Amino acid sequence: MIQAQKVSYRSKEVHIINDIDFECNSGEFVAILGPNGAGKSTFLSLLANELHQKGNKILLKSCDYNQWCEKELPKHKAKFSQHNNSDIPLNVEDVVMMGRYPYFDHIPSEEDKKAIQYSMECIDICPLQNREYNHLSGGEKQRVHLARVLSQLNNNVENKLLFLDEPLNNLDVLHQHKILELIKDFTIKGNTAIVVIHDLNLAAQFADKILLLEKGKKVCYDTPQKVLTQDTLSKVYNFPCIVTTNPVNNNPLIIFGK
Ligand SMILES: Nc1ncnc2c1ncn2[C@@H]1O[C@H](COP(=O)(O)OP(=O)(O)OP(=O)(O)O)[C@@H](O)[C@H]1O
Repeated sequence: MIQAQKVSYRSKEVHIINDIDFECNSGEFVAILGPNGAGKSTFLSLLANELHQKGNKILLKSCDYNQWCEKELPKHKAKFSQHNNSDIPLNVEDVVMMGRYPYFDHIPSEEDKKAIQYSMECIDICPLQNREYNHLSGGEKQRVHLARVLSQLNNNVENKLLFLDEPLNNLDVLHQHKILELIKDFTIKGNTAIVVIHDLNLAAQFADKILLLEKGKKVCYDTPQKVLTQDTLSKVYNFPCIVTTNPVNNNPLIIFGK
């Protein structure tokens, strides 16, 4: 699905990402973890082709990004960013409709209208659809943008790729789980999701694989059971923890504290 070799990123002589090899397959839910400043968002933006550095080799579905047709690419991959513009003088449904821009020139079709309706139902924002976006709470705005990226990928293309940078910010527990279940469902259908997340226990519960970064370098990339160990986590996060087994789902359960 995506293959990246020796990906690096430097800004004004500061090495932010150093020689990271990465690949993932269709149907996988990959979580990117690491402390603040580890390079998670930068690496995700590089993978999603939003940031570029000469020499990086990143293939999406075996093709270099510059081999992709510009109009076709947004139907195969979408990205949710943590820094969305919070001042958009539009109604909620108009913001969600932005996800359909790759599909129409002037007037949305019935299919576009159905696609946004379906995304708004999935994300639980139908009651907000005629509200002014600027008047929403932080968590509500976040969910509007999630509905927007979901509507972008509502098509018949197989093996789609969704990049999400901290999609759970500002969300309550119910919506955190709903969003993660939606993403899981998306991957079970053969698509791929690469998600930057801070909650290690949610990553343990939902991710198939975890990429752990520290200071712009890959620490490990493997299953949650192999990555989320007491030794690795207390070193990388520089804070003591214990890792036990979650009695509900048998996933690793991480408890930080002295
Ligand atoms: N354009 C830039 N110029 C200079 N430094 C940058 C630039 N972009 C990012 N950085 C630095 O690179 C490092 C990695 O940033 P990045 O946002 O990728 O980290 P992160 O792991 O996503 O962090 P967080 O968990 O805090 O969101 C940080 O120290 C950041 O200050």
